Amino acid sequence: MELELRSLTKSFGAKIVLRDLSLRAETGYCVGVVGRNGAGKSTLFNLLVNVLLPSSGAIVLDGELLGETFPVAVKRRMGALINQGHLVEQLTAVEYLRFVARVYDLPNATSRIESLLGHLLEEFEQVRTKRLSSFSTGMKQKVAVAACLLHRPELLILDEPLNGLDVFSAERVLTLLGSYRNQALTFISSHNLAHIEKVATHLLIIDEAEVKFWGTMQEFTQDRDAYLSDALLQLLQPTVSTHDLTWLTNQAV
Ligand SMILES: Nc1ncnc2c1ncn2[C@@H]1O[C@H](COP(=O)(O)OP(=O)(O)OP(=O)(O)O)[C@@H](O)[C@H]1O
Repeated sequence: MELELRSLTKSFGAKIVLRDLSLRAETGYCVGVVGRNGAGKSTLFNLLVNVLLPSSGAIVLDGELLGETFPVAVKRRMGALINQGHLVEQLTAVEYLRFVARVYDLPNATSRIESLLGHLLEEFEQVRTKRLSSFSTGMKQKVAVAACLLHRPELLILDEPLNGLDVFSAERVLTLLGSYRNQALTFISSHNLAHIEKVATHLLIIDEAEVKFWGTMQEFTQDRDAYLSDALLQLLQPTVSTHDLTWLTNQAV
């Protein structure tokens, strides 16, 4: 699969939230999308899954220009976790994934479901018969990740999939994504740069609606600080707050 973004721009009213984003990526790339809050990352993900329409520019998949409504055949090649995902919480994890399997016309998904849930949920056997409504935030998040992978998508779009996960769970998800990396083109965002460093082959840094860097992780780290977080801070220059907070920080005031 080859994905090309051509001068993708998105505005809300007069405000441009993503400007002139162009890139070409293919199967095997895991693109870590990073940038400060409000930079435009989720906007990009929403454009990639056809939830938002670009104001201008184009998305081209394997040479086919995707119009206003992506063809169903294209959507079937995608797996996406956007805005924390929405599960049907009256169902158990297995029932929910069976439902997802039916949506994708996957016969005999039982072994896939068992292995995904077994890998991601340490406590799978204990919660097998429990409804998702009784799951913790992190457990639900892992079920949502499993739902994205079940049909072996060729384009995997994960907006902050590690949110709410403890270090052990994050490790399980990252291991899974690392093993799957060569099968798909993945876009993943996270504010935890250690997660990005573990799984990404490429880096897309967005700041104030614009691309500040696009290239391989190696290209980014070359001649820069050894730590991705330090290198990112150097590139994006943090703004310093000048607000007086002594009422909060000084006991005597
Ligand atoms: N539906 C909308 N209407 C108007 N403005 C929007 C809308 N959605 C997003 N924005 C604006 O677009 C900008 C980019 O938002 P976006 O959610 O893409 O940022 P982000 O990089 O994902 O941030 P975060 O790291 O906080 O998740 C923000 O200024 C946001 O306020």
